[in-house]
Amino acid sequence: MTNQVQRFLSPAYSILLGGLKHSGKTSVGQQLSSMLKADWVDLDDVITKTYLGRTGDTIPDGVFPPRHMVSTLGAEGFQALEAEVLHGFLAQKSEQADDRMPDAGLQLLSLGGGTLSNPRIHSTITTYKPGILFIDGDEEVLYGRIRDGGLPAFLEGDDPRERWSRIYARRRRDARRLADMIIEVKDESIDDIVQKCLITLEEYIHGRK
Ligand SMILES: Nc1ncnc2c1ncn2[C@@H]1O[C@H](COP(=O)(O)OP(=O)(O)OP(=O)(O)O)[C@@H](O)[C@H]1O
Ligand SMILES: O=C(O)C1=C[C@@H](O)[C@@H](O)[C@H](O)C1
Ligand SMILES: [Mg+2]
Repeated sequence: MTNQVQRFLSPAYSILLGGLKHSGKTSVGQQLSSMLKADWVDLDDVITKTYLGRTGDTIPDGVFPPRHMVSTLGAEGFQALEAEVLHGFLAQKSEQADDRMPDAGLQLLSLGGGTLSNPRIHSTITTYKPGILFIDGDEEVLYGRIRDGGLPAFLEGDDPRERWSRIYARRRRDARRLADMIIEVKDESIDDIVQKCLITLEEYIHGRK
């Protein structure tokens, strides 16, 4: 734990909020940041801005921007852009950071559903050592939300439920390996998850586990 706290207090001082698709990374991050008075951004939004600025493309009405980018760039192209944007973001935060106090300048970044399984982010994590909090959602609950919201490209085809089962197991394993903090969630509300995050972060910062 001491090592983790030291890492947490390094100048970059960023917390990455990970989780599988529809685990609540965006909703939780937004709420958590206002309670912590922390800066907050959503990685999917930063990727979208970068993509639009570079390509001059537009996102069709009603389409989730990452879904559009995966369709134009391909899954590999999206992952490359995701890793590049995450690296640029943490590099910039690291440059901006001087000797911050532990309770000042906290930066919260909600990741995409596939970010922690993107192998291209590994060197960035090793370089900037952000704290990684993983919202470990339930397979069935997440699938229900994803199905109701419209299946993403990676679940299209025969037997999406079975595909999800395999992707869920792989992504969950990858994320748990990288995570410094893990919050296990079944069907709790966003408010309840935010409360769990607050307690876990506090323990992490103060090394009180
Ligand atoms: N704990 C929850 N209880 C009920 N609904 C939830 C919960 N968490 C997320 N949702 C719903 O799931 C959908 C996705 O939420 P959100 O965008 O916060 O998740 P995400 O993890 O950022 O998703 P993505 O991986 O697509 O970026 C929204 O419709 C949201 O209301
Ligand atoms: O689960 C996923 O693979 C993804 C989730 C979104 O947040 C986006 O980052 C993108 O659509 C990939
Ligand atoms: Mg999101």
